[in-house]
Amino acid sequence: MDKVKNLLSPLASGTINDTLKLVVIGGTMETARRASVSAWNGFVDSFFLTAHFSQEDYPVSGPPQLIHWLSKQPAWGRSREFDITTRTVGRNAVTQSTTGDLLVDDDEDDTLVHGHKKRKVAFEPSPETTHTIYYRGHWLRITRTKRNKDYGHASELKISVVARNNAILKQLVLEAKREYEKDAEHRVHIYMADTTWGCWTWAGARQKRPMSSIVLEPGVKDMILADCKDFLYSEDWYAERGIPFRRGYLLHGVPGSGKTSLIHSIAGELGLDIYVVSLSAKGMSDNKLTKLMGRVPSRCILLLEDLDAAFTRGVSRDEKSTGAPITPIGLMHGSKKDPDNDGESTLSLSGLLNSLDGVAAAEGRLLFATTNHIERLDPALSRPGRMDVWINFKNATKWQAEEIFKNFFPCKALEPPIQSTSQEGETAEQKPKAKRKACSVPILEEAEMIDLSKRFADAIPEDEMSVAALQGYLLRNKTRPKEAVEEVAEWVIKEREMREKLKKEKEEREAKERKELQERERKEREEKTVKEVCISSVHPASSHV
Ligand SMILES: Nc1ncnc2c1ncn2[C@@H]1O[C@H](COP(=O)(O)OP(=O)(O)OP(=O)(O)O)[C@@H](O)[C@H]1O
Repeated sequence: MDKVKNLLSPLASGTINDTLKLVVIGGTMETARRASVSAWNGFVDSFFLTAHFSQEDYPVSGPPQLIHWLSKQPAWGRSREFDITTRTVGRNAVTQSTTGDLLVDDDEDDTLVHGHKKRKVAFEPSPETTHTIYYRGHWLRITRTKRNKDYGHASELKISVVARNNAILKQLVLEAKREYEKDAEHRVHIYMADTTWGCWTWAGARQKRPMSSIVLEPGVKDMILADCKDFLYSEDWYAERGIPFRRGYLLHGVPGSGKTSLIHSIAGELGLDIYVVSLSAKGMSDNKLTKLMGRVPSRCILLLEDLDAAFTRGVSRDEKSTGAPITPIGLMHGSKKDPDNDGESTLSLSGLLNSLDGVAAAEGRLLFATTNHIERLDPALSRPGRMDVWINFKNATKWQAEEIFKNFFPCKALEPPIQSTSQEGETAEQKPKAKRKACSVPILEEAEMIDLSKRFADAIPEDEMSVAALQGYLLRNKTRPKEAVEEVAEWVIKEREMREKLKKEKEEREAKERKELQERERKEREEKTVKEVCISSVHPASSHV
């Protein structure tokens, strides 16, 4: 009994009583505080209008437009929590001066620092934090959430405002869209298919490439550009005739002949964004592709790159398909699996065709598909209605070689091709001059240019070198136009030797692979025969059944 008393005695003492009281009072106060805070938040929230922008809306009014807009707001620069990125979100990114102040950097500085061109530093809203900025007489509360696969949603931007109606939010979205489009006057925005989410991810914006820098046989560029423009203006015409408002272009031919470059130029010329899909990407499936196609905005370029690679590597062809793609040796051995992606692309040809022109497919888009091997394509894929215009890209002609040379070196009289990209307020001469200064390229006289470009073209064999190869040679000689002409014949010989060597190596490799395959098949046949012999000797009657 004494022992129990001894145990309970400290509880009865005044110190413990006081401590307990303090704990109870403290706990009650904290609970009351939390309850009041949450009640206050609930009360305040009831006055807020809130708009949610999910990643799924990227192409239309989603975060890139808003983040681009936010990054330009002076109030945003004063925000106390932000992510810093060197990915340019717009031409006028918000940047930090040497004194630490945030400022808008409009400067296209070409100076190199440690071999790198100076990069703009952009300030973006930190995720999972609420930021407050003042906009047209209203306080906006802005929160960006991160992607969360577990909860099945991608990144999201939430904007709340105290207002009687949603006019202010509408105004903000329109302003952000306008600013973004203004930025797009100088750049082409690229979106990549995200096969994890089945949505489009903004992959950055590229400086527009002038059409004049693409050297194709006369008339080709004008034809394709006119066709694209005509299509974009013909919505009513298509609707009146009940024809799906879509147009497909198949650019096929040798590698490095300008297919991708032409598409980027057309996008710049027509002010369209590019949506790129790699059909053989890991995780690609019929459903994902259909979902992606349904989320393509109406006016854009949809680019399916290396269409043939999808057939031979990623796309599993269903029984109904009619084409006969060439299967690479390594994949012929009874397996449909792609060694590069563990066979995780489960896209079928019928899935691809349905997503291109099924009910969910977007109208008004220009579909561009590129391939180096047109003979591998399924006829169903390249038929008119899916691919309406076919353009064959060949190795460089002499005429192309001459034009590439002229485009490459500055000339006093000839107009420099980069002029058409000149930005606002920039005189026609400024930009080329800056570039000449940066790499000290001699300026050729007109007569000299004509003579050199002709001699250069004479040394280039017709339809043998790709334009990319010529560009590579000229790049190595970008400050030595005369030497480039004098040494070109020698380069052609070396290129031929190199190609001959690569071809021989490839043939040897293929012959070895073929031999290995034949050997494997012979062994399998032998094993099969042995097994059959064994079975028939164990169960002699089974062979007569
Ligand atoms: N016709 C051309 N006019 C101007 N530049 C060209 C042309 N063809 C190729 N080039 C240059 O060569 C490089 C590769 O071109 P591009 O990627 O457009 O070729 P491609 O045909 O799409 O090649 P691939 O089939 O291998 O994807 C680019 O840097 C581009 O500037």
